[in-house]
This record gives sequence, C-alpha cells and structure tokens, in this order.
Amino acid sequence: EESGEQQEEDSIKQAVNETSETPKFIVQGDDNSYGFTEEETEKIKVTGEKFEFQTEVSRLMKLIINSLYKTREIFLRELISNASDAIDKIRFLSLTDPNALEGAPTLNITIWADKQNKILTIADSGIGMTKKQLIENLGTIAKSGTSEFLNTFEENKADMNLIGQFGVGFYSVFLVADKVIVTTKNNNEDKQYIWESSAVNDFTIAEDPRGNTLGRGTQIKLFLKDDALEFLEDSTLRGLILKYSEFINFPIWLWTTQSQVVEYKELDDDADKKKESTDDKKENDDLDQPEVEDADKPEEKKERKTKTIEVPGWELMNTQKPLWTRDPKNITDFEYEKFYMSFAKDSNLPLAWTHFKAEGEVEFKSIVYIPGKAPEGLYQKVQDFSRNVKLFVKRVFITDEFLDFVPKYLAFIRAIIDADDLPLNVSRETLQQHRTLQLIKKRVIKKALDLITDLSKDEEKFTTFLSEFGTSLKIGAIEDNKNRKKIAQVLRFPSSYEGSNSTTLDDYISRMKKGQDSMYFITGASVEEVQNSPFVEGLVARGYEVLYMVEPIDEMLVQHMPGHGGKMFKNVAKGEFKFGDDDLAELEQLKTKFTKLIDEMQSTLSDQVEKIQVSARLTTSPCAVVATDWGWTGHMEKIMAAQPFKQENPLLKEFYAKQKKILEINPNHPLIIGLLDKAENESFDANTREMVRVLYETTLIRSGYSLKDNLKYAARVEKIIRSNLGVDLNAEAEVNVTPAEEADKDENKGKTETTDLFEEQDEEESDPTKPTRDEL
Ligand SMILES: Nc1ncnc2c1ncn2[C@@H]1O[C@H](COP(=O)(O)OP(=O)(O)OP(=O)(O)O)[C@@H](O)[C@H]1O
Repeated sequence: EESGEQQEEDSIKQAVNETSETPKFIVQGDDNSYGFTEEETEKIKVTGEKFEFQTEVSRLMKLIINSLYKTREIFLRELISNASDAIDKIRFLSLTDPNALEGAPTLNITIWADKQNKILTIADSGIGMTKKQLIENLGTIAKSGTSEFLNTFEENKADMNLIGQFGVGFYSVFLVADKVIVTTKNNNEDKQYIWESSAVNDFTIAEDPRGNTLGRGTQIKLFLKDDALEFLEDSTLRGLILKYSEFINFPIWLWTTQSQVVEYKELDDDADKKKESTDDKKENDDLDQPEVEDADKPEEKKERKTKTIEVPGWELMNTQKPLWTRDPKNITDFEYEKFYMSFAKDSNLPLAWTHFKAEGEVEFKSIVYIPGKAPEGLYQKVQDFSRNVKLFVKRVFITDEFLDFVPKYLAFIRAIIDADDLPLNVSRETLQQHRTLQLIKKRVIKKALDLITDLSKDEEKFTTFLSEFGTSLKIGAIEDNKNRKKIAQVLRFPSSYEGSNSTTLDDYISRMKKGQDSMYFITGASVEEVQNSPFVEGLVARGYEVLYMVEPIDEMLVQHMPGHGGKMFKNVAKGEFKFGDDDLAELEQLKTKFTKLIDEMQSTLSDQVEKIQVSARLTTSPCAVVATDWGWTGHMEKIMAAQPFKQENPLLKEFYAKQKKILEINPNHPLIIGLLDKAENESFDANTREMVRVLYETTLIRSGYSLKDNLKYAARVEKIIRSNLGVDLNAEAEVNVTPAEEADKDENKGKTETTDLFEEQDEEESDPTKPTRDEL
C-alpha cells in the first residue's frame, strides 16, 4: 500500500515537473509590462479592425461597469479558471500531437503587476485563440439563458458571484479595469493577435506588430481603474491567488519582491561603501542585530554579516497536488467543501460526498458530490451533454462533455474521475464507448446511490435532499430497473400513520396489519385532499395505513414499480377491495340484502357505470366512484387532461376516458338504506332515479373526477332545491330588465368633463340660500 502511495507521489511529481519550470526572469518595463512602443501602438491603431459587441455583451458590460459589487476580486478567479481551462485543452491535444506544445513547452500561469503603469497581467501557455475565436469568444455570449440572466440582473441586482456560471466570466475584468488588452497565439494560426476594448460598444482586433512573442497562449493586460489599485499589491494578489487557485492543476507563478536574508563577508575598508549602496532602512535593521554578537566574538566581526535585501522573482503559489489523489484521512470537510465550490462553480456548499478508490476490474479515483441545491433547469435539457462529470486520465483533464455519463435522474451529481487505464490516444467519442469507461460509469452510479442511501440516515440532510432532488429519485425508481430496489428503499411518502409526513416503504410494511397483503395508497393533488377522500376513511377507521402519493410523478411511479419488499401496491381508489375473511362473508350477505337496490341503480346509471357493489371501504360517505383495475382514477384523469396527450394518441385517451366506472355504496349509510327501502317497496320512481343520478354525480366529484356535463348536473340540483322549497318545477323567473338604449350619436359629442362641472355649478348657484358667485 505504502509503496503504491510512493509511486503515486512520484508520478505526480513527474507530472508537475514536466510543467513547473520557473518562468523566465522579467524586467519591469520590457515586453512583459506595457509592451508596445509608440510606433507599434500607432500600427495597431491603423491596422486594427473594429467589431461591435453582441447586444447581450454590451448590456452585461454596462451592468458590470456600473456595479458597486463588493467582491470584485472574483475577476481573478475567472481569469485563472479560464487560463487553466486553456492549458487543459492544449495538454489534451498534446496527448495525440507531440508537436502541440512546441511553441511554449512550459505549461503554467503567470501573474505580474506593473505598479508604474497600473497594469495587472495574467498570462497562460494554454491553447490560445485564433482570430475567429477571439471575435466569437470575447464578443458574443453563446450560452442559452443569458438574456434571462441579464433581465434578473438588471431588475434586482442579482449576485455578481454567479457570473462564472453563465459562461461570461471573462467580462468580469471590467469590474476592475477600464481598458483590457488580450494578446493571444494559437497553433492553428501563424499570427499573434491583439484584442483591445475599453468596455464601450466595440472592440478592436489587430495583428500583433511585435510578431509572435508568446509562442502560444494568452496574455491579458488589465489597465486598472484608479479605485482598483489594491490589485497591484503583492499581498493582495498573493492572498487572492491562494484563495482561488488552490485546486488549479497547473503551476501559478506570481512575480513578487521577496525579502531575503543574505550573509556576506565584510572587509573593514569595504564596509562604508556597502552601507551607501543599500537601502537605508533595511540596512539599519540588519546591521543592528549582528552588532551585539560582534561584541562577543570580535574576531568574527570582519568575517560574517547578514542583511535583508528585496529580491524580485517568481514565487510559486500552489502545490497542484489534486485533492482526489490525496489520502481521504488527511482531508478535512472544509477542504472537500472548498474543492467542490471551486470545481463545480457553485456558491452553495455541497450536501454530501464520497471519496473512493476503485480497484479490481477497473482502477480509478473519484469524488462524487451531491450539491446542496438543485441547479436551475435540472429537468430541462439545455445542452446535449452535461458537464457534471470531469474525467481525468492520470491527472490530465480529458473531458467533461459526456453524453449521459450518469443516467438522467442522477444528472445532479458532480463527480471527478481520475482513471489510470484509459487510452489517451483516442478521440473523445471513441473514449466514451470504451469498455473501461462503461465499467467506471457503473461504479460511479453505484457509489452515488450508496451515498444517497447513507444520506437517508441523516434525517435533516435527507429532508433537504428530498426537497431538492426527490423527484429525481422517483424518476430513478421508474427508469432504472437495475437499481429500482435500492432506490425504493430510500423513497418517502406522507401517510395516514399518526399524521406522518414521511415514511419509508419498509417502515410501512413493518406496520401492515394481519392479513393485509398489499401496501394501500391513494393518489391526489395534496395531502389535505386525499386524507379526506371517501376511499381513505374506511381504511383509516379500521386501523390500516394509507400512503398519500401526492406528487404528479407518483402515478407513473406505481405503474413502473408495482411493489416493494414482496408487497404489491394497491390503489384504494381502484378495483375490488376486500379485507379479512370475516369481512368477506359479511359482504356476501350484504350483497344479497342490497340486490334489489343495486338492480334499480344499475338500470338508472347503465350508461355510465359498469358495476355497482356494496363497499367494504366506506364508513362515513354514502358512496364512492372507483376506477377499474386498468382504468384511470380521478387524479390520473386530471393529469392526462393537462397533457398534450390528445394529439399524440387520441385513441388511447378516448379508450381510457370511456372506461366505465364502479360505484360502491355504503351499506351502513342512511341515504343508501333509504334508497333500499324505496327499491324494496317498489317505489323507485322517476324522482328517485333523478336523485340517484345526482348522488352519482356528486360522488364523482368527491372521488376526484370531473363531470362530463356540468350544466345537466346543475339543472338536476336546482330541481331538487325547487321541490324541497315547494316551488313549481316549471315556474320561470320574471325577466324585468330595461334594454340598454342605442347611443344617440350626437348626444355625447363635444361634451367634456369641464362642461359637466359647470352644469353642476350652475345648479348650485340657483339655490337662493347659497351665496352667488358674485357675492363670494
Ligand atoms: N485564457 C484563455 N485562453 C484561451 N481561451 C480563452 C481564455 N479566456 C477565455 N477564453 C475563451 O473565451 C471564452 C469565454 O470566456 P468566459 O470566461 O467569458 O466564459 P467561459 O470560460 O466559456 O465560461 P465560464 O466562465 O463558465 O468558464 C471561453 O470559453 C474560451 O473559449
């Protein structure tokens, strides 16, 4: 194990050494600083082509320029992240093209501040951009949803921190700079180009008059605003780079001035000369200390002295040992959280994670995260691929453009995968089909589900999880045959059990009553609706528990997942319903007792009802409408009515809608007993039949169905009210309305509000008790 770790360590070191060569020494004011002679500046002016920014970009720039955003330092995070992406890209190309790195063999990011000219420069030896890419990448925003983002931004000053997530990170440079020059060189073009903008409506692109100075890569110069000069300070930059670049896999070098204590031998007669040539303050500080020692050791006085000098040079800011390659034992939660926020570009903390090393059939290291919040549009397909999984091979970033690496229902997880056994010399497409990758997928899915199962043991966290990703989990139970059982174990539903707002299916099963062979459930729009449903009352009264499936997806879930733990689901609003054997015998007796009534009712409702039967499920309601085992419940009917289903499959819809229903009657309800009386006494007259129809339609409503003909129902109810009040059934309301007159076309002409007012005043004036206008 240990030697494995050592090997690992060595191979990382090797990987880093390949790329961590110190950048060349720079001198303030040379090419690396302002960079252009007057002549060159003139040439750029003459040859530069002007381009308009896309409208969205201009809108965004305005927002950024006028923003009083407090943490404008994020611009550095965005630039470092772009630089790192650009190096990832060229490194990936170099795997198949050995010449790709030739132009600039050292892969790194360099940052330096030119205090004199107030310029901050960030450079990388990444892939660089061609002229066409410059125009596209730094002039337009391709990402969908940008307009919506800008709208919310303009309206309520949304969090500027989100800028990176919208693929517009580059433009954040205008938070701190009023002019930006981007110099870039890509292998596919001989020329090096200069992009320049002062954040107005346009930008210019010109060929670099200095020629190819970069070799390859991109250099971004920010001409800092006067209120942003803090970003030239070593200490500020050092702090920010440490904060934002901790997980960048390439060396980041900062040009700093470091204090160094140096020892030197002093010869008596040289001492004074030296003193003059160095900085006063430093010299005094340094020379004070040794003097004490000098008294003790007079003979060394002339020999050794130390002093502090300021040495400019490149300082390496990061260690680049990727977090996933480290031993989980030595990684704190805080580090995992920071890493997540950095690689997932999420400003929310992750909810949970698992860090593992897969061995055996396939070997890889991985960290799988569950985010704290569901990303926007989780269920809408905005891109063909999702960027939720980042694949590395031996720490080289390969791709995050996977076509469904994980099944859609797990699309919310974020993962880093670093494999050792994938071939690097194949295209990304071929790679996606590779057997090893298929094995990796399987492992990652299993780990993600294990993580969810573990999380389900933490009540608080799991509640958050379900409110964010509960629907995803149910989609999983519907779509993923192989993992359905595992997913079903963590599903939760509200139920009638002591007002429980969530129970697992296993817990439900453990509470099932003697002789109960299935898990009772009802679907509906809300817990309030279903718990008062006639279908639930009898069961709850008998002490049975009913699961409340109140999410739209639940109907589909029970269709695809017919049961769990050896028990089937049973929709209490559907099909036959029987309890124990005692109940059965009693039902048989009741059936005989109610035959007459059932026959009468059946003949009344023959066009709508397939069957009428004595109910075992009702207690307080007189009756209920039950769907056949293969028919739709009222809730399902409503869901289907809301679907654009009609166009897709009109025949199927009609088939279901025409399914006749079952009417169950409650043998203990006084209304039913009253009707039985009528049936037995041969007094089931037209009036009674009408009542039966109203009773049936009212029951339809109570059972969650909608009526086929609301007007007919209303007319029937009115008839009953009339006969109860003793009002003539045919008496009509006296219609006594004055028809509106045709407007006289001339009447209103020229009449304005002022003339109306005058008329009123004139009337008032004619009152003799009131003073006249003149008197006033
Ligand atoms: N240093 C760079 N080297 C090469 N290309 C770059 C560099 N910086 C930016 N780009 C190009 O410009 C594009 C736009 O950059 P921007 O930061 O605005 O968005 P993004 O990087 O695509 O999205 P995000 O900010 O979410 O990472 C990038 O996609 C990339 O193609």
